[in-house]
Amino acid sequence: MFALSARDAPMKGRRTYASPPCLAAEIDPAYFDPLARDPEQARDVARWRRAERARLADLRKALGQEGRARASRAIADHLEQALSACNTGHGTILAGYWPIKGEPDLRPLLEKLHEAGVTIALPVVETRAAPLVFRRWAPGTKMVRGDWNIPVPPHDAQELTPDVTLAPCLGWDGDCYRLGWGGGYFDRTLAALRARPLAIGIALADARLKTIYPQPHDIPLDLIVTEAGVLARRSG
Ligand SMILES: Nc1nc2c(c(=O)[nH]1)N(C=O)[C@@H](CNc1ccc(C(=O)N[C@@H](CCC(=O)O)C(=O)O)cc1)CN2
Ligand SMILES: Nc1ncnc2c1ncn2[C@@H]1O[C@H](COP(=O)(O)OP(=O)(O)OP(=O)(O)O)[C@@H](O)[C@H]1O
Repeated sequence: MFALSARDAPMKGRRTYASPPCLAAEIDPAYFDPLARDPEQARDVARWRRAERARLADLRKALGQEGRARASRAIADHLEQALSACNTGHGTILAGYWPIKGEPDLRPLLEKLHEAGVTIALPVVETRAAPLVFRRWAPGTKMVRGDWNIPVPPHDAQELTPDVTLAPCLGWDGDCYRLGWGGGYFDRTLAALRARPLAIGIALADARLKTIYPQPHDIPLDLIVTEAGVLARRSG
């Protein structure tokens, strides 16, 4: 007997199958479409994600400024090592992010990487519900207010295609799936880029979930970096 926790909520009351119900098409050919989503389950997952986002945002707030600063420094150290193991250096285009709502602040590392010759970009929501645009940033760039009041480089800053992109996570799971703020922007962006960048999630270790209940649009990241270390996605 399993106790259903809040984290299991989307699957509550649903029957699961030991194997896919693949004979359904033989009963009614119109019935089985492997690309179709179960709208009821998608709604349940969306509701669960909203609740988890609120819980995880509170968890981050509860850390306090000093706790978050300590975590940010540890994340920056692990990230720096991971980047150097991936041969990221002079000439690489790396998309960071401008921290909002208690996200780990990696701006000191972005400055250091810039000094080392890495080209830094930041994400910009230029069109709602569309892929992100990345624009060049350097220390001293005069920022403007973008969508959701997120500071972004000005409109005339050079548009870049990143080799590496950092993605701040509210939550994450052991398969390197990310839970963000709910706009779907990173998934859309990774889906749209012809050459996929190395995608690195930035998260607190405590924000790990058993699963984010990945949906067809969710794209797993390559690495997750937390204050406790680095998780690489198993390939295959
Ligand atoms: N610092 C930082 N910059 C970032 C991101 C991020 O996660 N962190 N993004 C990472 O993607 C992009 C912005 N992401 C956004 C995500 C959601 C909404 C938004 O309007 N959210 C709605 C709910 C949307 C919904 O539920 O459908 C809201 O909260 O009202 C806006 C921007 C680009 N820049
Ligand atoms: N490739 C895509 N094409 C169309 N819609 C998408 C795509 N990816 C995500 N979406 C839409 O975005 C919605 C929110 O996605 P999700 O819950 O994964 O957000 P998130 O990854 O937490 O947000 P964000 O990346 O902005 O922080 C989904 O319900 C889906 O409708």
